Amino acid sequence: MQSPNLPLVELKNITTQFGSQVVHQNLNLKINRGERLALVGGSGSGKSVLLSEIALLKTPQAGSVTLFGQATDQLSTNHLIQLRKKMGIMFQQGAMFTSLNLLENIMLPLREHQRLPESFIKELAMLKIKLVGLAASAATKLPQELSGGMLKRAAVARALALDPNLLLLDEPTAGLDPASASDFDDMLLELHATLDLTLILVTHDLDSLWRVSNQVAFLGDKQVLSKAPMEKLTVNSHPVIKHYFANTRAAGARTRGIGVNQG
Ligand SMILES: Nc1ncnc2c1ncn2[C@@H]1O[C@H](COP(=O)(O)OP(=O)(O)OP(=O)(O)O)[C@@H](O)[C@H]1O
Repeated sequence: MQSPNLPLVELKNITTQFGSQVVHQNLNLKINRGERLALVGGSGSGKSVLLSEIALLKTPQAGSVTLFGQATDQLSTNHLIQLRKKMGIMFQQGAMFTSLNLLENIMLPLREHQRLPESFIKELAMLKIKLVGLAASAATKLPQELSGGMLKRAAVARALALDPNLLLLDEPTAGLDPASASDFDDMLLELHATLDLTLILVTHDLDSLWRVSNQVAFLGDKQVLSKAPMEKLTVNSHPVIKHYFANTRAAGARTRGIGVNQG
């Protein structure tokens, strides 16, 4: 059992490189249990790549990734599989099997990782569908028969299949209309509150930043330039951060008073 005082995720001196392109250099970040952390920064600053490294889908060229108090570079494959099961991941594309209906998509990881009777697995999968606010009738639909908003929720339901402690989301509200994006944000807050989750989300959506996150890690110059709540980050004088937030969309979200969840 991990000590409650240790960070849930600790990235130390991470260097990420593609050929001669250095994306992260000696990057450090700690994420505590229960945080709703957003990763932000300009296009190409390496947010999605960092999310993949936290998800153990990509290994950085240098540095260490410690998850749930365990340094991942020293772990056996079996231990890594156990750690991965504690993380739910929602990718930008949803990554659902198009030949399987929603229920079957959610049952798949349960079948793979849990030795449970089929009827119980089905019951658990239906519970996840309900948790993300989808009607039971969505269960028998193929991914391509779901609306954009439903598909995003479906992807979260699947990410929650194995009851993860950590939920990683890559631009979850991208492509949604403002009302659906706002409903999605509400769902995330509810899941966070009811399931004892830690959230890490990559987002460009300023409304989500104000509403969902309570900490924001700003990526720039190959590093985390600042980790702070939005109120503090948006008045940070670092030129890269200032430039990012000095646009009308940021100001719009601020003047609309979105940001009731900064606790
Ligand atoms: N598999 C890869 N091979 C080569 N280069 C890559 C690969 N994956 C990412 N990159 C490069 O690494 C950099 C960071 O990519 P990443 O997708 O993490 O950026 P991002 O901050 O999430 O950007 P955006 O906000 O535009 O989605 C980019 O320059 C990208 O082209």
